Amino acid sequence: MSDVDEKSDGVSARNTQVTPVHTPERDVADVPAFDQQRAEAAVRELLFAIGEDPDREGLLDTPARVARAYRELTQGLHQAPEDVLTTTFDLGHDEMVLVRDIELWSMCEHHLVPFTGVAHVGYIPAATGKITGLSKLARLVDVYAKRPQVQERLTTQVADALMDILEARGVIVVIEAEHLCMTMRGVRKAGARTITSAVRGTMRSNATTRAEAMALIRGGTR
Ligand SMILES: Nc1nc2c(ncn2[C@@H]2O[C@H](COP(=O)(O)OP(=O)(O)OP(=O)(O)O)[C@@H](O)[C@H]2O)c(=O)[nH]1
Ligand SMILES: [Zn+2]
Repeated sequence: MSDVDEKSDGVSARNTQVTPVHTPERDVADVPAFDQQRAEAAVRELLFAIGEDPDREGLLDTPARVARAYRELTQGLHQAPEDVLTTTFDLGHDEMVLVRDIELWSMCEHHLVPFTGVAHVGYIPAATGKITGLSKLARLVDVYAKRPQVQERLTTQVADALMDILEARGVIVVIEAEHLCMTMRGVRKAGARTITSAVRGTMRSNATTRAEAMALIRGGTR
């Protein structure tokens, strides 16, 4: 498993095009504000394109509704990890902290349909014992999930943010998700789950620590 994140360092979206997993993050300040009017116009246009009549009664409010929904589903574009990893404590606790089964809803950037599953996020705090609130780990997942994404990038972004901001000694992030673009269309394979992992620092270099984390993720304590 130690090389899983290495293997996933490039995603081929088209034969001729490689989308790097580590797409440079834009500074939140450089991301344009959500344009409700533009989004509504685009949804109205899409309705025309599929042969619908956006002026029929049932669809009158749909462009505005869909635009609002997309605003919510992409709000992570306007958040930086520093915005959520705000509360840190120096508890002197320098052993592993792991939150398992964090519910995850994201949106595949290829088809703009959801992928959903769970994220398991663990870290070994800095020697100083700098830790964050448990809910902040779930919030961090959302920052990166609520935007057009691929699962591999989501996984590495969460891991890298924890390493950088908490100065963690080690991090493990495992995401298990079902992609609706594989379920409701295309290849139509319901139930196929994609598992990605990113391991950093001592979690990568120390096989025993990594094995302990994996046992906890698999539910070894229950
Ligand atoms: N690696 C990776 N691939 C993804 C993710 N989400 C969706 N995909 C894949 O992205 C690929 C896009 O392939 P294309 O051939 O360009 O698109 P398509 O014709 O709609 O492909 P099909 O889904 O096979 O019908 C598909 O194979 C999807 O399964 C993701 O998070 N990670
Ligand atoms: Zn997709």
